[in-house]
Amino acid sequence: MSSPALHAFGLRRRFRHPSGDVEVLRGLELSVDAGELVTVSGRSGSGKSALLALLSGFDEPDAGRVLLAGVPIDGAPPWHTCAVLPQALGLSAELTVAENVALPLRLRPGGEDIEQRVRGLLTDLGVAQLADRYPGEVSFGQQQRVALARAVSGRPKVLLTDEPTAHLDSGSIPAVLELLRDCASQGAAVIVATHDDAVHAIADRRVRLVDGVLAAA
Ligand SMILES: Nc1ncnc2c1ncn2[C@@H]1O[C@H](COP(=O)(O)OP(=O)(O)OP(=O)(O)O)[C@@H](O)[C@H]1O
Repeated sequence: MSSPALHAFGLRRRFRHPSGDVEVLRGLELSVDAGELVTVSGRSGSGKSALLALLSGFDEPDAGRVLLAGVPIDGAPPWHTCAVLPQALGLSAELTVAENVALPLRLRPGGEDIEQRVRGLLTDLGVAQLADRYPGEVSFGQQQRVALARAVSGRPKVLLTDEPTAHLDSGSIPAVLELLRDCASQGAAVIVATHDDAVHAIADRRVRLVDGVLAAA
């Protein structure tokens, strides 16, 4: 039997504060198969971003493990293995919009026409006219779509996105939903932390983060 694309178990994460420690994740378990789109809900401060930081290897758990295709992660994996759209976006200010989106493809060329892939993604997300601008020259909602295009450009096996529709007007949301679904259809395991019912509506499975563990939503 093949391993799930992502399997996390026993995840614990405690943050230290002068006013007292907060244990945000308390033995959390999550398995997501290739081709599956899972949404994670939970009230503000419940730990969704903290969870994605652990799954992406940007943060380390106090206990527990994260396996990608059965292999334990050791720090942040390469983008073609696991790509992240964090809430802070993390676009490179020195690169244009198009250069940002091309970055995962240039780091690991796969025989694909890079310009065509980048143009296609930016067009699908309605930001093709911004290709030659720098991130500081476009709105935050536009940056968010650029960061999503960058996360998916290298066709990662696991895609982690944090509130991908949070700064978008209703007209821009369908293209984002379609892109997330396309990624799953093409075989990625897609995990989306969101408060947006429109995103939950396209999920194969919905889970909710409550008291540091996941339950069916
Ligand atoms: N680096 C950190 N240091 C200390 N506390 C932290 C840190 N990161 C997160 N926390 C705390 O952990 C808890 C979970 O935060 P997190 O950002 O994961 O919540 P969230 O569910 O993503 O919230 P939202 O829906 O508002 O984005 C919060 O109480 C937060 O204050």
